[in-house]
Amino acid sequence: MSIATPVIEIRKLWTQFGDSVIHRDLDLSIAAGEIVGLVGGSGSGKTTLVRQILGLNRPTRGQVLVFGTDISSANVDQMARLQNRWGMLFQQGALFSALTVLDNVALPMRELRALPRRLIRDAALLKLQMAGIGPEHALKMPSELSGGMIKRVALARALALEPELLFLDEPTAGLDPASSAAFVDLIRSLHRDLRLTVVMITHDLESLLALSTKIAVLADKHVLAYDTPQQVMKIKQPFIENFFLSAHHEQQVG
Ligand SMILES: Nc1ncnc2c1ncn2[C@@H]1O[C@H](COP(=O)(O)OP(=O)(O)OP(=O)(O)O)[C@@H](O)[C@H]1O
Repeated sequence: MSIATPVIEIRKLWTQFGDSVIHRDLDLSIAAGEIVGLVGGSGSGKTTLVRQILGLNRPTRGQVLVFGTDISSANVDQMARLQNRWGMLFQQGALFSALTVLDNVALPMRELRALPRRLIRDAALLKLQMAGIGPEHALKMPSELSGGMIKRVALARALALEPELLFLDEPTAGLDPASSAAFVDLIRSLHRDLRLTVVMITHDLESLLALSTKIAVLADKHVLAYDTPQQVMKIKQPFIENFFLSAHHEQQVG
């Protein structure tokens, strides 16, 4: 893979469920190091698109390449290698309730069966530390944690295999403003330190503007705009104007 190869490249993608077309001729090319905010109305196909990038859903037509590998024709080995190169933070945190914090983070490493137990434990503690969770919480159960802490543990788990690509689904949903701001800071510093490429679905304007290097707007069944937040905010289109209304307002007021 050359330096110029996009981390994610989507070409002429179509998605159809029964008679309803969700994506039509959708193109998107994401370069290494970007933090891409994926926005669009409810039902515009953001989650479906991310699932297709992860190989969990198959598009009706078109191509999805991740690190230069075509997802739809990848064999089991290629898919396993790709899965080790990306991490996913699901909206609900999705921790295993019967496992401790430490075991939740250690699980992806144990599944690889390549590392000794002790090393896995130390590595999991390190990931937790990176996500702002001290060792005093390692043996707690998920039910003992606050919403913000669950997100951090889930993030530590997403980082367990040292991914180059991180997917975040509504990372700040359900967090109070202070926890949300702290989580945004955490993502920003991890992005800087680990040189991650990040794809984030979000409805939260504040974290979108604070984090995104590029915004991809999903509307009219395709990526209507893919540009810096400053450029996207200038576009005259009903969804975009409505979405950024409060940001424009704040700019005028402030
Ligand atoms: N497996 C499926 N079978 C049939 N329809 C589906 C399936 N998955 C998604 N859809 C439909 O496709 C459309 C896009 O759904 P998707 O969840 O990707 O949208 P979204 O942009 O993530 O929405 P939201 O912001 O509300 O989460 C919706 O109308 C949904 O009902």
